[in-house]
Amino acid sequence: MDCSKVQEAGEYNTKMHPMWQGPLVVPGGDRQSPIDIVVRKSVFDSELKPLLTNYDPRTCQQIWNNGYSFLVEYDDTADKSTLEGGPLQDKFRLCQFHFHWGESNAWGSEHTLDRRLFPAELHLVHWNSNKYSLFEEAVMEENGLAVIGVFLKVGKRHEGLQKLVDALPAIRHKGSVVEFTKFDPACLLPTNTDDYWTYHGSLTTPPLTESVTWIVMKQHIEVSHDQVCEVYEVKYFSHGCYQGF
Ligand SMILES: NS(=O)(=O)/N=C1/NCCS1
Ligand SMILES: [Zn+2]
Repeated sequence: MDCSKVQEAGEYNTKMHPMWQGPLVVPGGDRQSPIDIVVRKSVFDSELKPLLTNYDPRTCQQIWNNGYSFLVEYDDTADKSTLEGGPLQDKFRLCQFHFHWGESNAWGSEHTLDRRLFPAELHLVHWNSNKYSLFEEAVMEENGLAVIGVFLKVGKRHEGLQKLVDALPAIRHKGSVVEFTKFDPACLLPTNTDDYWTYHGSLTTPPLTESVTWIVMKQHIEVSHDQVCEVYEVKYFSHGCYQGF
């Protein structure tokens, strides 16, 4: 098991994100994400434990397009789909997962690995249910959230992902939502979840709060070119209007 702590995020980052039309400097942020994970600077920490995920597919509720990405939401009114272990002292409840991707396979991930971009990145978002009662409360606290990041590469077809890919045409435009049930997000984790990098950072999209313990998997998952193309068809704008450049 190779669990490494990475260097703390820089003093502050500028965020160039097409959705926000230009740089967004978060003043005073001393743990802004995403970061470039400099592998040679990561430090092995024998105190880190294996991750323990316990996801119940029956808590899966819906999939929708929020204009930044598409996300799959889970019933987080009880400790039914949880994450603990790893760098975490508490139990964290899964509330949603989503992806970040680009317009080509050349880029898309938020974190980079020695400056290397991946075509896409999966984020599984959890909140600290030992300390807080709601996501909205936890999101404001420095130990409130835990997000698992998984890099995606284009290669062989991901059988588990196909159920989600098949649902995408129904949420192609911003604001669309459909029922989506019985999906076990554990199928999106790499086979080896013992090797990861972890650091204290922030959300990479609003509210950008510095409340996240990041757990970035060393092992990526593979999805097929056809599956990625279906993701590229998901649009950031509402039906009928196009924000051309
Ligand atoms: N991409 S991210 O997971 O760091 N950002 C989020 N913003 C609101 C819920 S998750
Ligand atoms: Zn994200």
